[in-house]
Amino acid sequence: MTAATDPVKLMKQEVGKAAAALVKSGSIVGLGTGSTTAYAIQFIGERLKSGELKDIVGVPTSFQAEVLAKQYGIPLTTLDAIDHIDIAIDGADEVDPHKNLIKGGGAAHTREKVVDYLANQFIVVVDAGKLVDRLGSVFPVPVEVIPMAVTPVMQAIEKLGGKPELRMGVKKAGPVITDQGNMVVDVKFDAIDNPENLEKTLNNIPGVLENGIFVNCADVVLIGEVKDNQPVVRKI
Ligand SMILES: O=C(CO)[C@H](O)[C@H](O)COP(=O)(O)O
Repeated sequence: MTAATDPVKLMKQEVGKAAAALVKSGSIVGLGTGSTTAYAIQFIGERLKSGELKDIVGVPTSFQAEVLAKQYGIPLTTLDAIDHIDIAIDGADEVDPHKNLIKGGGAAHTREKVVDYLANQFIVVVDAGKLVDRLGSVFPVPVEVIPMAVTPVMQAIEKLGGKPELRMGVKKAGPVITDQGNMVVDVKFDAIDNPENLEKTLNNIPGVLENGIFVNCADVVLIGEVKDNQPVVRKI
């Protein structure tokens, strides 16, 4: 990856670097998905290459994370071969003041949820544009659905008051297919008053594999901001 010049990319780069600096030698590291985490993976790789960091293994949350980890020389493992994850670094599409999240903009939220919840420390990396007062204000809730159940799941979601939309591919005809071979329904709700309840309610619909609401999971949120034309990182 080349050095970023536009402000949002600069914020993502800075926050990715700050997260990568938290990884200690000997750690098992959950590697998230998305453009912000991509910078963290790059900087972890650079720290490994320089010898500053030693003996780490990564657990990728997606095909994208796996490819990037290989590109930057990070050895990989699977959940079958380990009994814990020390630290996970992952992005988010929305972050509320309680550090609850909406994830799944990259259709990877199912694997991300497995890895991020398993981690002893889960670090979220976002630019300031991801902060909201209430989840669902801007971003719809991504719901991964097995293909044969898409229609009944969308009908059930409408009964809950949500507006479901099947996510379509870009530069690919037809729907987005997840790394697990499923589809994603993006659901806009007028207001999400109780994210914990909505997370459970959505997952209770037969045919739903997982949704992108993450409650009580994030330990630290690193926020990239621009102050006096300089990218800075704030922590909550
Ligand atoms: O949840 C995700 C992928 O499923 C991403 O972490 C989320 O969409 C944020 O991505 P980006 O850092 O590119 O804004």
